[in-house]
Amino acid sequence: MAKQTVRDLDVKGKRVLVRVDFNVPIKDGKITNDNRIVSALPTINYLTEHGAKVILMSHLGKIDHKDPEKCEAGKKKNNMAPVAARLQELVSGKVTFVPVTRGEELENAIAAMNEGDIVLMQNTRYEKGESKNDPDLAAYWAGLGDLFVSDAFGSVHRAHASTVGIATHLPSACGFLVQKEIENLSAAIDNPKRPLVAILGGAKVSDKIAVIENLLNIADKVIVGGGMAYTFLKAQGKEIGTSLLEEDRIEMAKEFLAKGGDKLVLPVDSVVANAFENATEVKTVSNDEIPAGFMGLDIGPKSVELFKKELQGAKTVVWNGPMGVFENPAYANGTIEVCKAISELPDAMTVIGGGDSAAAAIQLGFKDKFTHISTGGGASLEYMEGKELPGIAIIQEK
Ligand SMILES: Nc1ncnc2c1ncn2[C@@H]1O[C@H](COP(=O)(O)OP(=O)(O)O)[C@@H](O)[C@H]1O
Ligand SMILES: O=C(OP(=O)(O)O)[C@H](O)COP(=O)(O)O
Repeated sequence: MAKQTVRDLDVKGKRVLVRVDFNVPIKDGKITNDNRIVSALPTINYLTEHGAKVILMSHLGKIDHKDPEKCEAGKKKNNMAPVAARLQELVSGKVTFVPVTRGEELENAIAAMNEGDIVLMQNTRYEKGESKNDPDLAAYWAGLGDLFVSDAFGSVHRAHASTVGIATHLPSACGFLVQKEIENLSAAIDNPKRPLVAILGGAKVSDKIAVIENLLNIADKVIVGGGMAYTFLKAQGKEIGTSLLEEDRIEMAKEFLAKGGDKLVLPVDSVVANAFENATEVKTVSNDEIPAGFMGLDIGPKSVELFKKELQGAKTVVWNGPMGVFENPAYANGTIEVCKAISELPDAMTVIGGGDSAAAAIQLGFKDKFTHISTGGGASLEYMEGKELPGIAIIQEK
């Protein structure tokens, strides 16, 4: 990579703003998977060991700023405090959590920092201007530091104030995680060993569906499961009950079905339930017979067998997005079986991308069975699509 890295910066005594991706799964105030925090440690430790004052910034979840009630609820749910507590357990220096994103409390905390100290500020999405890359916000944040480091690989596909705007004001470099991700992903995707099989799932349909167009060009098979599959099933004219659907992506799905032909593989059955949580009825049905009022929450056993068959002989596998709502054991089977099948492939380069997919693989005990577990879902897909990643593009060249 021709971009500057942290090693190219003279960080001693400097206030270094580091954009990390600490968007980790949290349930009942507890972090259920800290992979993204652990993955940022090489950069954080390097900086503290070299005498930097490290100011960490990250988003957590999504916050709706259009509706005041939803905004307040989002802030409450996505408070960064548990992340700061976990970080403190993982580093030797002092971590100060500042529960705001601007103002005197933040500025004083930074002014009081010694070399090797760490400040983690509140969720960047508490600011309405973050996701819009508001120039005033970016300039304000940049004023809090001397240098900027981009190490939030999971968010480098977002052109936000904390990932891109801020970098326009300061000398900048990529962190070790971003470097490692690019090295590993390019090893998998540039001149891949064939057959190359891509498996997509998860819930961020509108975000990720477009990548299928490019995957149909570069992969030998594209398997679609998880929440993403139902937009395709709807595009085929099937009834999908109350399953996840992105209405405005149906036309795109139709195009991909026509373009993909046999290359595009869809699930044939689903585990369906009459509610997302606390369902009173759960059953396995063919995807031709999803009853009204039921939603597909996992791929069914026939789909598992089909996907396993399609995976046989694969030499490169790229997997992004769980096959079902794996957080609930009732809907975890598809994800477990697919994860297992990929991990058992002989001599295959296997890459998982995405916060939830990585969490699933780690939770299921498959951490060491993959060639690379990427901390970025959308980001790794966009990289593999050949798209420019704004959070890396903005970083200074060497
Ligand atoms: N059929 C489905 N219906 C609703 N949500 C689903 C379904 N299948 C998977 N999911 C959800 O998708 C989420 C992960 O999606 P996504 O964010 O796209 O993946 P990643 O974080 O790996 O990139 C998980 O929380 C999972 O519960
Ligand atoms: O979890 C993330 O992306 P991913 O689900 O694609 O892996 C990143 O933290 C980006 O979050 P966002 O999709 O809310 O911008």
